[in-house]
Amino acid sequence: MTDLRAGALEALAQQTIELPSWAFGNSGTRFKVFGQPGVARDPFEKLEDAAQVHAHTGVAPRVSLHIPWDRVEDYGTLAKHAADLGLRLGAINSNLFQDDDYRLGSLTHPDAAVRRKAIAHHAECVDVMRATGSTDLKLWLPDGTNYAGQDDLRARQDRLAESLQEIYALLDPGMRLLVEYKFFEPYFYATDIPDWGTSLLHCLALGEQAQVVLDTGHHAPGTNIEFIVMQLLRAGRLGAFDFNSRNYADDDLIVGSADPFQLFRIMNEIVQNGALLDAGVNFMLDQCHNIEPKIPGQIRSVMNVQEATAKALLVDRDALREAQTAGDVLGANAVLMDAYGTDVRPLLAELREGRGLDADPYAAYARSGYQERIARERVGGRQAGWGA
Ligand SMILES: O=C[C@H](O)[C@H](O)[C@H](O)[C@H](O)CO
Ligand SMILES: [Zn+2]
Ligand SMILES: [Zn+2]
Repeated sequence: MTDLRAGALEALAQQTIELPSWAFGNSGTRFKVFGQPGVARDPFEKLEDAAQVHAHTGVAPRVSLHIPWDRVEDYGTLAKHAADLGLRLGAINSNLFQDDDYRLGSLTHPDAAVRRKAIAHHAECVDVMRATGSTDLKLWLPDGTNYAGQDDLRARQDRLAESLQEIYALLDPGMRLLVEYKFFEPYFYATDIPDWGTSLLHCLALGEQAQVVLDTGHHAPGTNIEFIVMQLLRAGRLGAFDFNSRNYADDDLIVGSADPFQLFRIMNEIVQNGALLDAGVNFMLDQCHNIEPKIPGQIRSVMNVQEATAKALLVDRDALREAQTAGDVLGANAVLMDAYGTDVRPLLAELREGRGLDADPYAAYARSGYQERIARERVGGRQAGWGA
């Protein structure tokens, strides 16, 4: 156990989790987007809030941007602001889901002019990457249909493949195109990239710089997500996670809140396959804090990923392999459940104190007075949120 513990501390000290800029803006559902006091009003304030998460957890040094939600005059200035805050700008997310022209599709649209517009949006995103030093272009394709027969499913795939080729050609060496799948929403009959297989097929057709994004909220109920993690790692095409949790659909709740055991099983496959560090997997959050305060919500999320990772790192893999080889069904399961049942909070407290941080980032942030300060100071202007 001592070796596992030491090894876990070492790995946890190198783990990084990327925060989504949009988690610091207002969000909600089609029924209501709630405002909250002190919410960031622009990308600069979103970065200041993200810096609080990194200051208290020590493992969240990157922030993903979403274009146009985070569109600014000068991305160099924004990148400098991030650096001054001890952060780096991470993946650049395109947005194909808020434009009337994309009603019947964007990269799959029957009209070539509409496809060209959607491709041009990615050229803008690549320019942003050049200005921010980002290397990941993240594409979630919202395209789909609502009624059987509405469009030719195969023709849409062929148009998609062509459009993706044009976007792929925009990348500089060292850049990646991360292709995110989702089994439904905003369309409710067929989605053009509904599952990992479709995303993988397109990535394999594109080339080495194309990788799959696995959003933990994008699967049909009952899907064994850790199996998909293993298979994408086996194919060398797991580029990133969008971590969140859900009870029903794409709820974008705090990762690990709805199903902490699932998050553990996912991180167990990551550790088992040697993909936690330096394996090209970008561990990102993709969440919306509709009713809870945003910064504490992000801190709690980062802590949940750390806890699942710590438990996965404490799995006695020699004992596991031995039991698996011996066909000892319950013995093998028990090895995993022992790790899952381990209280890793003391280990994480040791990690944080060893880095000069408070043992409990959540409590430390609450004591910091930052939440009260931004509620007091950020008056006037328009709070950031979906669409701005
Ligand atoms: O469901 C949408 C996807 O998860 C995307 O990653 C999206 O860009 C993100 O959720 C922001 O809304
Ligand atoms: Zn996502
Ligand atoms: Zn989603």
